[in-house]
This record gives sequence, C-alpha cells and structure tokens, in this order.
Amino acid sequence: MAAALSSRFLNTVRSTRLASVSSIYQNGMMRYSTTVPSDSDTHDDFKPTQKVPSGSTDSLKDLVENDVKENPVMIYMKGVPEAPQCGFSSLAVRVLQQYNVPVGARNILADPEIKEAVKSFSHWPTFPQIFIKGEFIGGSDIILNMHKEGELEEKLKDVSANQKSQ
Ligand SMILES: N[C@@H](CCC(=O)N[C@@H](CS)C(=O)NCC(=O)O)C(=O)O
Ligand code: FES
Repeated sequence: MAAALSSRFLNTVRSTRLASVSSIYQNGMMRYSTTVPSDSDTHDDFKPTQKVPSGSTDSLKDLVENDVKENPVMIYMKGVPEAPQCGFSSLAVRVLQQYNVPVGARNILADPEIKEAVKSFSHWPTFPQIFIKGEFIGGSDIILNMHKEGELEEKLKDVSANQKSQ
C-alpha cells in the first residue's frame, strides 16, 4: 500500500532547499526565496499542486506516514513555501530557511482531506505542522523556539544539504 501511495501521491509533495544560508546572512535579514535554478532535483516539484484524490482514512494516513518517512524535513502548511498563505506557516518556513536542508511541503488548503489526516496522525489541531526524521515536532512556536535554543541545529545536523527529500 505504501509503495502504491508513494508513486500515486508523492508528486504532490514539494521539496526544495528553501534558501541558501549564505544568502540569508549576507543580506543580514531573512529572505524568502525558493528559487534554486541550478537544482534539477527540485525543478519539477514547483509544478502546481495536484488535487489528492479522495481516499479512505487509512490510505490518507498511509500517505502522511509515507511523507514523513521519505522527507527528513516535512511541513504541512497553509500555502506553499514560496507563497505561504498564513503568517504562522510563513514563520515556520522562514525558520527552516535558516538551514540548508531539503524540505518537503504540502499545502493543506489545497487538500482538506489531507488536512484532516495530518491532524489525526499528529493529534495536533493547528497548522503549520513540522516533522523531522519522521518525528512530529510541532508548529511555528515550537520550531521558532527550537531554533532560538539551538535544538533545531542539533536535530538537523545529520540531514545533508544534498539529501533528496523524496
Ligand atoms: N501557535 C500556533 C499557531 C498556529 C495556529 O494557531 N494555526 C491556526 C490558524 S492558521 C490553525 O491552523 N487553525 C486550524 C485551522 O485553520 O484549521 C503554532 O505554534 O503553530
Ligand atoms: S490562516 Fe488566519 S491565522 Fe492562519
């Protein structure tokens, strides 16, 4: 089931290195940029999100399980990394931008069924939701706090900059 799901659905996951650390620090400010022109791995991922077909609760749970297994960093958010549709999602993306790691993302506004599946998977009621190496981390408050405390750097240190998210 998981294998079938991955071929059927995973093209809806966007994966991108959100921005290079150097460009952020050179400019002395957080910059939102998802353009990675030289990265052929991510090129196709910027296609418009496809509608996830209706599925049973079980198959959508498998989908989420597969997402978080395949993507070392996975965010379920409102909007997409290059155009968040909520300040909380935007904040979480900007935090993740500080690390040169690939990030898989799904726009839960585009897929209400996925939204419900994610909530029941994590037992967390709000978005964004971030998973690292399969572990549910939390939302924007938690990720920002972990960033400030140095915990995020620790968690992400073995996530290679060149690792593919899918
Ligand atoms: N303090 C929260 C902020 C997230 C939040 O409150 N999200 C709300 C507004 S975007 C939400 O997802 N509500 C449920 C919904 O919109 O379905 C966090 O740390 O992530
Ligand atoms: S959509 Fe209104 S606070 Fe997130």
